[in-house]
Amino acid sequence: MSTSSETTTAWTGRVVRGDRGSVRVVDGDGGVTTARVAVAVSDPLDAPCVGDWVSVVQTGDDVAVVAVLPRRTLLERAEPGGSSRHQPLAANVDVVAVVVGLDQMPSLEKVERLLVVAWSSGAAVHVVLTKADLASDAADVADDITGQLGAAVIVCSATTGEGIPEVAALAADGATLALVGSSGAGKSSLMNAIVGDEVVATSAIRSDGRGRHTTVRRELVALPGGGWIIDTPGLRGVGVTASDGLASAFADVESLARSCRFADCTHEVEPGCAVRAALDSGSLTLRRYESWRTLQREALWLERRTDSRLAAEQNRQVRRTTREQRRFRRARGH
Ligand SMILES: Nc1nc2c(ncn2[C@@H]2O[C@H](COP(=O)(O)OP(=O)(O)OP(=O)(O)O)[C@@H](O)[C@H]2O)c(=O)[nH]1
Ligand SMILES: [Zn+2]
Repeated sequence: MSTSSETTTAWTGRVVRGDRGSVRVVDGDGGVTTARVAVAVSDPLDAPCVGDWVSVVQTGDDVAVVAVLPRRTLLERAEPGGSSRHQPLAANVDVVAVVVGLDQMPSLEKVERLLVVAWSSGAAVHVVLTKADLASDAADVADDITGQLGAAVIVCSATTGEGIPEVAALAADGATLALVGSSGAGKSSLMNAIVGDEVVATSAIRSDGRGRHTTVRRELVALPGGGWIIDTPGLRGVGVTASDGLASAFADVESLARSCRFADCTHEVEPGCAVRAALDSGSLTLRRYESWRTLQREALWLERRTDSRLAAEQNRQVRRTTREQRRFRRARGH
């Protein structure tokens, strides 16, 4: 409790770590403080998350986040396990690096899926092919990704340092760079190589080649040059959350779909279907077409689940109100 002799100060800071009920906030001088969250949130997406700029009010020992400033971008994912809820991963990200390890042959479908998540955030997107020291065909894989998925690619290795300055440059001029990718892709190693310090623990690869799930806390790190970098948790089963990300990740197919003769073309049997025509001519690969359909179905399914969750919540609200109204009427003798 504050006493009248304590002064109250208000300042703006950035969340560098989020925990349940409290956050760590860095101020303009680089000092980091733990603050309790005093913002009423009805949607988990509105709770302060890593990368958020927040208003902090400090009275004596009590430090509280009282407001989350409007977000420019938000990197989010559908909660694992097929729920329709979305989880915020990082806010105000300028560039998302989709990190893919070259220790295994990358699956274009998995990269595509991560690209949709990345593009949905509203940030710029790059694919970063890391562990180049373990692959002899890095340039071919890079060409494939640029050619087939239309994404900008940087090839690098945390071990040899190749390409690290190019990745670090994504966080130049005060920009915030977020690393996303599956577990074991090499995100933490990349982050350590950029920061030049062991800031995050890396996970050893299991003998079956799959990443082990590490539980290190993910923090936003301020770089000496003014930029910021954050390593997000390894995304295992990433759900596709928004159709606008899909539109960016598949801009080529979506633009074809817009020139189909019928506006509601299902791209299956209709005459004048520009998508099928591109498939027939070979300018669109069957692999990319099928990947687009799969992710589209998934986004649609998640949207419907979200809608039914909202409908259920509204029903509960209505039931609660009628119950209260009945009680009110009873009390008044009606
Ligand atoms: N040879 C080589 N190995 C690397 C490189 N980068 C990472 N590794 C190894 O790959 C494994 C996984 O790397 P991490 O950096 O922990 O991967 P991560 O993406 O952070 O994984 P999660 O924390 O599970 O999300 C570790 O054994 C690293 O030593 C690289 O550039 N070259
Ligand atoms: Zn069509």
